[in-house]
Amino acid sequence: MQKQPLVITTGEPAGIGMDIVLMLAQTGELRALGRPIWVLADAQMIKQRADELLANGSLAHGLKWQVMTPTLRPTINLEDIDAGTLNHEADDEFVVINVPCAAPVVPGQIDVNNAAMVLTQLELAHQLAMTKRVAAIVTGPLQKSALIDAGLRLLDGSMFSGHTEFFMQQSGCDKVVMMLANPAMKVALVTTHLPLKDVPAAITTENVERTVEIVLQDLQQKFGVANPRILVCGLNPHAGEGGHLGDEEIRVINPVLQRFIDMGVDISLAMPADTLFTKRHLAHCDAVIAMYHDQGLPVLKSHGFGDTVNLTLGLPYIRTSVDHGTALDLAGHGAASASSLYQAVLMAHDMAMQARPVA
Ligand SMILES: NC(=O)c1ccc[n+]([C@@H]2O[C@H](COP(=O)([O-])OP(=O)(O)OC[C@H]3O[C@@H](n4cnc5c(N)ncnc54)[C@H](O)[C@@H]3O)[C@@H](O)[C@H]2O)c1
Ligand SMILES: N[C@H](C(=O)O)[C@H](O)COP(=O)(O)O
Repeated sequence: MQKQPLVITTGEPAGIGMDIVLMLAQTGELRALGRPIWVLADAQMIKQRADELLANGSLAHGLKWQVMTPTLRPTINLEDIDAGTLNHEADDEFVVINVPCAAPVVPGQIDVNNAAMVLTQLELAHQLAMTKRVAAIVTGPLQKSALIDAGLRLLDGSMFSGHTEFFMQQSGCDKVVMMLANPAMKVALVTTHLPLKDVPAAITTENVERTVEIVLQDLQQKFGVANPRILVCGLNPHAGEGGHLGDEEIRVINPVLQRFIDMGVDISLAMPADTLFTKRHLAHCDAVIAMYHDQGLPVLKSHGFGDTVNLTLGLPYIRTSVDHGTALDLAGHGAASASSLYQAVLMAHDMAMQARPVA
């Protein structure tokens, strides 16, 4: 039986999303997975980007792909895609599902007129995953500011803040967890794309509790760790210094963690974040839970930017992503590494092979 497709969104068309898909396809690693790869991109623009990369020597040879052009407006017609897959030929590197841009694309230059096309990629990917037409979503980088400047919003009307929040709301989940993983460590976050000033108010009993539950469940189900060992960062310097440097640890974080400890979960109380990320501790843990984005991610990325995968835990489908942004400075030059995309694709593929239901 043929394996289900993986869908890759190329994200911001002025960024490196299309470059890294093309460069990864050239290595043959996409075809080696033995499953159809569906790439969401503007069909003309990806051809143009491939020609640019061929011209500057970044692609050694031309690549062959099929194009499907489903109806996307006023609503997405998934049946067009079902019919289109019949044309897929065995020697194609991938299938491009055409999501047209509204304006011409200049590599490195954001045009907010193309922001809606980026959002359409996410909507389409979500619908393909929810209807089980694909085994997993792998996302390329988007420019959050472009969607925000274009006035595009999440389902609940709030500002577009990232893929994580988008897929959470589209799926009707009340909470998901952003985790980034590389060979050195796995770091999950209690809060995601929030201004620093809003973080303390978001460190609530429910948020910490749900984060721990989701991390525990997905370490077991998606990573096969039977009894995970989890270390948790405090919010404040030195985990609050006994309440003298902030009291969220005493009021909120530790009471939640103590309840998990009492249930037999192998989890720490809040630890000082500055020394948690040391070899001695990391050697004996399966994941770290950090309270906010720039508490955990700089440490993780300093250990493996380019080899890290961003994944969303708690969704009803598999979603992995690159660890980097749009790198506008590199778009069209062939200087971007496709390594994180490769890791994200591999992780999605491996999780899909486990074929364990995630909801
Ligand atoms: N998955 C995502 O959609 C995602 C992830 C992170 C950032 N972003 C967004 O990307 C935009 C730009 O963010 P930023 O400038 O902070 O980060 P960035 O990752 O785009 O760039 C940071 C630095 O890393 C380099 N870099 C990035 N990817 C690279 C690659 N594949 N190979 C080689 N070098 C690479 C860039 O050239 C730059 O010097 C922002 O809008 C941000 O929100 C999106
Ligand atoms: N926080 C992510 C990172 O630093 O890599 C990035 O902004 C992407 O997040 P989403 O997957 O939610 O777009």
